[in-house]
Parts: sequence; C-alpha cells; structure tokens
Amino acid sequence: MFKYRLLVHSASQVVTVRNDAKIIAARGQEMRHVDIVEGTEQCGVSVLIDSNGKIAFVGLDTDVAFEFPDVHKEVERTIDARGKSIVPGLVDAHTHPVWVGDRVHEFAMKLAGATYMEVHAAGGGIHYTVEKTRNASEEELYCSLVERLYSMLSTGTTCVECKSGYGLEVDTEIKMLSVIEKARKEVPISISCTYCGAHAVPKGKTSQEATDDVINHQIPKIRELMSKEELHVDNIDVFCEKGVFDVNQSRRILQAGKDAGMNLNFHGDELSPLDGAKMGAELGALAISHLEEISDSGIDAMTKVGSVGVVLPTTAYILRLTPPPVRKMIESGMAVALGSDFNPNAYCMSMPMVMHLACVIFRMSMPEALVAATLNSAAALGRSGDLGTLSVGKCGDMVIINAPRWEHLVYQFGCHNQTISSVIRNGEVVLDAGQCCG
Ligand SMILES: N=CN[C@@H](CCC(=O)O)C(=O)O
Ligand SMILES: [Zn+2]
Repeated sequence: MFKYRLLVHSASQVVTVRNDAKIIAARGQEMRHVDIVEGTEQCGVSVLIDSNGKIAFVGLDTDVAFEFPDVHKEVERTIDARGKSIVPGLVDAHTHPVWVGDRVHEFAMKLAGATYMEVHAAGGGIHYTVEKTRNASEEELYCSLVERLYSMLSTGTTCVECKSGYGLEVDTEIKMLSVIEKARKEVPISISCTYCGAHAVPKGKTSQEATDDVINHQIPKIRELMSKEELHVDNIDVFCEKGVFDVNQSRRILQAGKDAGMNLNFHGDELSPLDGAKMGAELGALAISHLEEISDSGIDAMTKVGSVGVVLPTTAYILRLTPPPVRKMIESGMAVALGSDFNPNAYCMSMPMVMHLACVIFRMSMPEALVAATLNSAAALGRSGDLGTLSVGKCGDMVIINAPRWEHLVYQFGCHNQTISSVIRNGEVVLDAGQCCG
C-alpha cells in the first residue's frame, strides 16, 4: 500500500483558485482573482495526492523534495507535467442529462425565430422529451447517461449536478433518480442529484393539480426511498416561470423539498421577471439558476442570504436571451457560479466552452469564469468543503492542460481534446490525452 497515490510534478503553474481550504465561496469582487503557484525557469510546481485521494501538498518541486524526501519511493504514480498547467476539476452546477429523444428539429425552429415557450406551448420542448423518456427503459436511460458523463469527464468536469424532470409523474421520476443513483456508484465522477418533478406541468393536469401531485405524492415516495438508502437526492428544483409554476406554487414545492432534507437549487427568473429570486432567498435557497430576468431587489435578496447565482451561458446564447446582469450580480457581492445546462434545448456538455461563453457574452473575466466553474459551482451544490479548489485536505480532482498558461482552457474554444492532457479525480487518472478510461 503506497503512502501517496499520485505526484504530478514540473508543471509551469498550478491554479489552486484558493490556497485556503476553509473558503467555501468567492463572493462579488472576491471572484476577481485566483491563487496560483507559479513555477520558475529552474523549478516546476507539484501536486501530491495521498492514498485517500486528498491533496497532501501543492508547491514547488524543490519544496516537495524537502518536505517529502522519500516521496518517489512512497508514491504509486507520477506524472511529468513539464510545459503544462493545472486547474481544479471543473464543477458543472446545472445539467439535465437523463433523457432520450432527438429535438434537433426544434433547433431549426428556434433558428427560424420560434421562442422557447412557443415550442413548449406547442407540445414540444420538455413535453416532447417527457413522452420519449416515460417510454424508455431504465437500461436505455442509464447507458445514455453514462456516455454523457464520460463526455463531461473528457472536458474536465469531475463533479456534476444531475436533474430528473422528464417524467413529471412519480414512476418515471423515480426511474430517472434511480438511474442517477446507479451512475453515482459506477462512474468516476461526483454527482449531486436533483429531483425536478416540477420541471413542467404534465399534459392533462393544471399547474395546481401538478403542484399537489409533487407535494402529496411524488416527494413522499422519494422520501421513503431516501430513508431506505435506495435513492440519494441532494436538491429539489422547480421551473418557476410564467405558464409553468407560479411563485406561490414554486414556494410550496420547494418548501416540501426542504422539509424532506433537500437543498434548493431551482430555475428562477429565466424568461419572465417573477421575482423568483426573492422567493428563493426567503426560503434560503442554496442556489438559483438562470436569472436572465432577475430584479435589483432579487440580486440584493440573494446576496444578503448568500444564495449562489448559477448562470447558464449556453441557454442564453442558443435562445438569444438578454443575458443575466452578471456584472451587477458580481458587483453587488453575489457568488456567481456556472453550469452547462446540458439538455436537449442546450446541447453542450463542455464547461470550458461554458467558461468561454461566460467571458464573451456575460463579460466575465477568465479568473471570474474559473472561480464560477470550480469553487462557486461547488458551493452551489454544497460541496465546496471538499471540492472546487486545489487546497490541502480537499479532493485531488484536477485538469492538466496542454499549455504553460491555464487560460488556454478557456481561450481555445471547443478544442478540449487538444487542450486537456489528463483529467484526475481523487488522484486517479480518469482521462489521458484525448481518451476516456471508461
Ligand atoms: N427551463 C427549463 N429547463 C431547461 C430546458 C429543458 C428542456 O428544454 O428540455 C433549461 O434550464 O433551459
Ligand atoms: Zn435547466
């Protein structure tokens, strides 16, 4: 049994994001900088991971040799990262990865000018995917989820939030949550599981009937399976939107999830200014996603209680939405996080592309985007105690980049099979140079 699992050495730089493991989120202006250990001409930078997959040390190669003189005899694997840079494993705070059915035809409709809600109202969108997913087997859903999770790993994501939400009734929602539970055990990626039975109002029900079904039927059944350890559901979500679930219905649904021990991480103020953000802040939401239409008072409310704002550049880009006021959110002191919002409407699994879009469309700096895709997205999932930075004692999750400066991960748009050399989770190499060990 080796004392250490992995030593990565000779890197040009290691971006820890924060050296101090006690920092659980970067709020407002704190997002502007990232902590970096820089190498020199003569000496590179090392990351040492212990046998439990935790970070034991980050520092110059010479410091490792001094602090751990026998490390080369005590470590299971070493990686020479000469000419390369290292960032924490990326955390994707918002995905809908469990579904079947092809909606490429809707992309053509949106390019032709149809809005998201016009497609939704016409029975497309979520409803189309619900019909396909209800009829899919657990095995079919599991196989497509595993494929997508390995795709996410190949782009540097080592932790991902996975939602249900294409069942809208108890049996299919539980089928989806069971598929996520199986993946949580079998795929080398950390998963935060979200129940999203209120993703839309199912056909044949009113929003009030659907609200009552979620609260009185779906959540109690899920609670029962959680108590038997058959499901691990971390968060509850609701699509709080005009024509879907209104603010009061959303409040009732989220409160029921909170009473069941779930964190609140929901879709708010995406297409209409309903002040979902204020409602979420009142409930102590851990995170609220989208926020294209957030009000100034919604920003203040979230900032005051510390709710994380999860912004989703791919959806704003694909739907040609007015972007969320991210600069104002950051200047107001909110912790801003990023998610891919991977789903049939926004078909992107790549956090490096999400960071690039966040810089270009949301006018975030590259350090802000990296903080939002690591420390703050981990905070949105309640996981920044052990994920999101390369600080001693936290999980040894990292991305080795084929460039001496980390910014190439964001700057090179969509080329992660060239820019990413290795993806490491808990000190184990899960991806090497363009392959995917899965
Ligand atoms: N807005 C609601 N839910 C997803 C879209 C889901 C879908 O269209 O299938 C979103 O975050 O954009
Ligand atoms: Zn979403």
